[in-house]
Amino acid sequence: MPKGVFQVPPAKNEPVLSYAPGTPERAELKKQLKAYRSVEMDIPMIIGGEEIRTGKKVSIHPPHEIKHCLGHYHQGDEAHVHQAIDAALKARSKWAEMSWEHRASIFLKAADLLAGPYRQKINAATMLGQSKTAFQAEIDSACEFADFLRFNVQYMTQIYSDQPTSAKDIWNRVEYRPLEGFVFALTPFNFTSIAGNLPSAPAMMGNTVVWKPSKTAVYSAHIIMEIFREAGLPDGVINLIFASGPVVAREVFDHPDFAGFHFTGSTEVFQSIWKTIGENIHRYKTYPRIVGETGGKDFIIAHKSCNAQEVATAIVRGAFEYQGQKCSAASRAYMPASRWEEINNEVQAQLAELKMGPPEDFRNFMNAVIDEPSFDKLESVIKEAEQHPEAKVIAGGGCDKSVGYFIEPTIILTTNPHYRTMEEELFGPVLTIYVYDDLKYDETLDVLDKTSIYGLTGAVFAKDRYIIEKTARRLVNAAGNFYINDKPTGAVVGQQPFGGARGSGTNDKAGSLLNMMRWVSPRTIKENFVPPRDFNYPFMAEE
Ligand SMILES: NC(=O)c1ccc[n+]([C@@H]2O[C@H](COP(=O)([O-])OP(=O)(O)OC[C@H]3O[C@@H](n4cnc5c(N)ncnc54)[C@H](O)[C@@H]3O)[C@@H](O)[C@H]2O)c1
Ligand SMILES: N[C@@H](CCC=O)C(=O)O
Repeated sequence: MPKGVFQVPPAKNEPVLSYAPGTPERAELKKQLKAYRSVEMDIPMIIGGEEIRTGKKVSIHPPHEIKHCLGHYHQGDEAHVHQAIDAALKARSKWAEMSWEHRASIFLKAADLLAGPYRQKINAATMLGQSKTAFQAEIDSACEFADFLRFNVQYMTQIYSDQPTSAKDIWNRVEYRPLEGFVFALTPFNFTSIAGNLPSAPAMMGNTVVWKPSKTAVYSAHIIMEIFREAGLPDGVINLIFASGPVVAREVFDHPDFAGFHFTGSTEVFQSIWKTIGENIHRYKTYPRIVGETGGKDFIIAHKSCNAQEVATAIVRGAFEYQGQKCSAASRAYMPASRWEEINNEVQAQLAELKMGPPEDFRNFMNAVIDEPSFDKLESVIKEAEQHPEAKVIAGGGCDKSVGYFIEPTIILTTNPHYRTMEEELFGPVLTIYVYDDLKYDETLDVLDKTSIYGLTGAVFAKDRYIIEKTARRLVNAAGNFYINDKPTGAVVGQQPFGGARGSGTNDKAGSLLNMMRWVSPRTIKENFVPPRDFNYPFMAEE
């Protein structure tokens, strides 16, 4: 077979399209939204390349228009989980032996399909199924997903190129083998790019995967799988199943060939799964890799030297874009007393202009939250704050689920920096603000650092460079992604590798070389060109 030391095309970030009135992308997206609304999609599981229809149909509704039906998916059970594990194990050796450049080609092609002919399909599916605006869908499902695929190919080649040195007469080599078994990818509802990245990153490194998406993101998961298949991904490499989380978990974590877990979702689910894996550790043939990016209680702290308008804009975008359902969303903020009135006036002015409604109306900045349990939880937290002596709702507070799960962008002002909503992740458009005495900046940093179990994202707004330096140093473990004079959301693959520590996860940084390293098990090979033929060493010789 002809060989070469191939170089992959250098990865570049996919340009974000504007969708401004009159642009071709806007017209194309509107057409696709109409097309998806006019049919009911029938969505099968994909196991070993086969479409599996169980007849147990679960209907899919846009969170912003619950009466409309987008289609249904076929629910599986334990038997389908086994079938998916078997299919992954069957496909494993052929896929692991395929030359890396062919694996790379498949995923580079998937990125080009995504950025080209599938762009408006994946965006429209994300807008309708997960209630995202056109812009939020574009930066996630089209651009970030294509970036994950292209940059990961580059990281794969960097990993393979990392080779040891060799002494005289010796050649040392390291092979980066896929894990010995199958990988399980369990993905969240909120980012289509994450749903696509979690199964594809281990697959790119030669692993085969069982993938269970969130039940509230099946509509876009189906398109992701269509793209992988269109790109030429062989049968059985990624197996898409729809069954309840606990059912899938029971079967997967009991299996002796379970070799890796790629998770993004809540801290609670991750911690319970980690325990299960620990309890079952004696069952596995190899120590499983566990990678999990989880919750956050992300902060903005403004210093008295800040620019009020910049802080206000970061608050509105950072807390309320995608209804606050980003793990990175600003959900607690610390404002200096001397600047609070000015910042608050600017926030209120921006909120007065902000529109909420269905994503098909492009004037809307916000859409609906994902489902009824999320809506009910957020509503009860807001109601509690309205009654609580330490809290005051100073913006929004309205909740209405008659048409869709709409929650107004809500701000709670608290006198207690440890008030419930300063500590708990709510995952919705609710921001809590604590106003501190300007003279107590240092104490406020301490409180901020010790308030929540998380360590995902955070931002400081200040002009004073001594303050910026001190804040970055004092909050060194409070965030895995730290922003200076910018909102704490919107990390870009290849530019701001993303992930947090403490309760926020294993911090393996999605879309980075660190993450890709977790999906290989290196084998070191030493070859001796001149092997010794005598057991004696020179020091043993007679003087
Ligand atoms: N740190 C990050 O990079 C990052 C990114 C996106 C989302 N998140 C976090 O994800 C959460 C929101 O997403 P979500 O609501 O989809 O999370 P989730 O934890 O409810 O669900 C994640 C996945 O786990 C499955 N699941 C739920 N309960 C399970 C159980 N008991 N056993 C097995 N599987 C189970 C779900 O079906 C879904 O596929 C937030 O906490 C957010 O902060 C983190
Ligand atoms: N990477 C995204 C958040 C992903 C979590 O939901 C951001 O930086 O905003």
